[in-house]
Amino acid sequence: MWSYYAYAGVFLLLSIFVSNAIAWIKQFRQASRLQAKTIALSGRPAGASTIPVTILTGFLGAGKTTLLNSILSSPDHGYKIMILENEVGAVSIDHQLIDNIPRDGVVVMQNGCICCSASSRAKNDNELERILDHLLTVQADTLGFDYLIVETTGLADPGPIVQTFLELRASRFRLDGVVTLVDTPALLSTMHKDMPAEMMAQLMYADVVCLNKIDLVGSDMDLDQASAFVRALNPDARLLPTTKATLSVDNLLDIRTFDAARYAEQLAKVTATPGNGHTADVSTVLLTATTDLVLQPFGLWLNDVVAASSHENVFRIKGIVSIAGDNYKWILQGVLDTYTLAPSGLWADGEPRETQIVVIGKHLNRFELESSFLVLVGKDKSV
Ligand SMILES: Nc1nc2c(ncn2[C@@H]2O[C@H](COP(=O)(O)OP(=O)(O)OP(=O)(O)O)[C@@H](O)[C@H]2O)c(=O)[nH]1
Repeated sequence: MWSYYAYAGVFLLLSIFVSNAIAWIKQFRQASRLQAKTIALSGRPAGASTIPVTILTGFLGAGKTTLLNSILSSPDHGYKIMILENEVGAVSIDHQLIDNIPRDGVVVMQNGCICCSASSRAKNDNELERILDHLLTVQADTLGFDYLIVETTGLADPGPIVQTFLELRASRFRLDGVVTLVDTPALLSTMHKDMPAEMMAQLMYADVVCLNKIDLVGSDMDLDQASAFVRALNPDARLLPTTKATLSVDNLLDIRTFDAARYAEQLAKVTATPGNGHTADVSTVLLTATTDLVLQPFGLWLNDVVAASSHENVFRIKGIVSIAGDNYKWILQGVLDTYTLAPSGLWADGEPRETQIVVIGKHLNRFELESSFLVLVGKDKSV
């Protein structure tokens, strides 16, 4: 009898020991996993080596470059910012319009639309990913930048760009947020009809929507209508009304608003929105001249182009113009039927004085634009 109890006791002790041992092993494993995690995190502390990324988007002429200039001229933002620029068309004008930054702080992505490139992952042809790799391996160390702003074209769908950042493995980049610039008067005139699909996607993916050009908005009621429209598309975005994109950097950079789950929800909505994709029939005409232009006839030519734009649908004109007898570069900025031409910085010594004008629109009459420009610069052989 005694031996029966002894065996049962030993068995009980053994099973307590075994179950304790299993629990200890489990605890030990868990502890080492936790430790490994802690080591991995402390080996790469947030802030020191992760580079926050802001995607800056918005339709043609909404004010993206204006906002960039405002950020870069803000005295105490404290970041060394790298800018990745992408432009509609074969020529880059925007990077010449960005002030206050060393030239090697801007990378211009010219050979193709950033969002189309980013959506071509399956073809192993993601130009954006290649540039990001290059920035990290070559330029992060030599230039020491600690913030990246990706400025999309006005015709970009930001979705594939966001997706690229989400799918980067073991990257030092951290998507901070999507900031969308809005030309508020243009939004008011298109929101109930013909809103370009890209503008819609830019609003839907935004973490922050800057309702810009408030100086051109008629009344508070109009602003309320624009805000309500954006809210209906994107209830969680932060709305910031502004003029000339003069916003505090604290509202734009390192705001940690990007949320992958929310992005997935918005992606489903964008995909379900009819007409998703690039606005059809948008083209770009580049006009260049190496002879100086005479101010008055140039102004008359511009008036004609803008006057004809109602049926040709010119969205955007921008450029750098060399005016005869003047040492300043003249900057041409036109959005829909409003344009300005104003002197900016001086031409540098030895810099070729080349005029470059980009016209972006729907159903553009390329032949008429090019031939009237040739007449203006005195190159037309037929006159
Ligand atoms: N009246 C007014 N004009 C503005 C405002 N913000 C920007 N602009 C003007 O709008 C024009 C277009 O501004 P940009 O900053 O170049 O716009 P963008 O979004 O970079 O344009 P894209 O190069 O077409 O993508 C410029 O002439 C700006 O000076 C504003 O708040 N009010």
